[in-house]
Amino acid sequence: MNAQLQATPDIPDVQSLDWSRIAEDLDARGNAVVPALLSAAQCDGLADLYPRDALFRSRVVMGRHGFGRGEYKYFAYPLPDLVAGLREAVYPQLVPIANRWNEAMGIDIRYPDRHAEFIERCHRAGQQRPTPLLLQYGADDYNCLHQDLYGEHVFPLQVAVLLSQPGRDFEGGEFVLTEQRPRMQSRPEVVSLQQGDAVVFAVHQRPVRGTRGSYRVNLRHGVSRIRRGHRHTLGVIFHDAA
Ligand SMILES: O=C(O)CCC(=O)C(=O)O
Ligand SMILES: [Fe+2]
Repeated sequence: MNAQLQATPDIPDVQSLDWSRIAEDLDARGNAVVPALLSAAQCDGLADLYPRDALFRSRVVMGRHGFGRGEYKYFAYPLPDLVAGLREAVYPQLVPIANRWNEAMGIDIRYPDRHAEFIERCHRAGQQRPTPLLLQYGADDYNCLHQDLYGEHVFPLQVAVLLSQPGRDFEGGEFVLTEQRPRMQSRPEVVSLQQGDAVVFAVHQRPVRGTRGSYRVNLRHGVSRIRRGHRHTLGVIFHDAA
């Protein structure tokens, strides 16, 4: 069987998720958990793709770049069906939130309804390399706080799916977000995930309503040290890379 088939390509019923609750959580905290977006079989199928180099355009060893410890690989086009399907199905649900956030932040960029149209915009600007990725961590690995910005065009929300089961496959390795508020200390948040859960979060900035209109907070995400075992993640970023 080829690798794509093994990744159980049935796309989850993304439209029937509770998008108003997700939007509320994103507005309140800059992140929202989507429980059980993928099945255990889908998670295992995706994690099993990691050694198949033909599916990827590049491999990054985080320690070589000061990004942390562990490694990740960016998928090549064409993406595996499940990854492509998730990217296309989730994007239109996030567009109204992204457009509303930009309006609140005084940014005049608006996003088209279909992901293919946004990708054309990226590609015309020279951002042509796919950004969905698989990450792989072992004991003592971690991912430094960062922002996945790859050029001028940025879709302001992204998704990560935990492919491993905490407690069974690994310990530690928590998904961490920080929010840097203007002239204030940063606010940390640990997002608790089970295998198959997704977290939707702000790539770079989000609006927070204050007494005199909205202000911008700057977000970063990362992963705390894996204490034991192995942890895999699927990252879905909606803009392509230069
Ligand atoms: O492994 C993780 O949970 C973090 C993944 C990540 O940095 C990303 O998807 O952009
Ligand atoms: Fe990231």
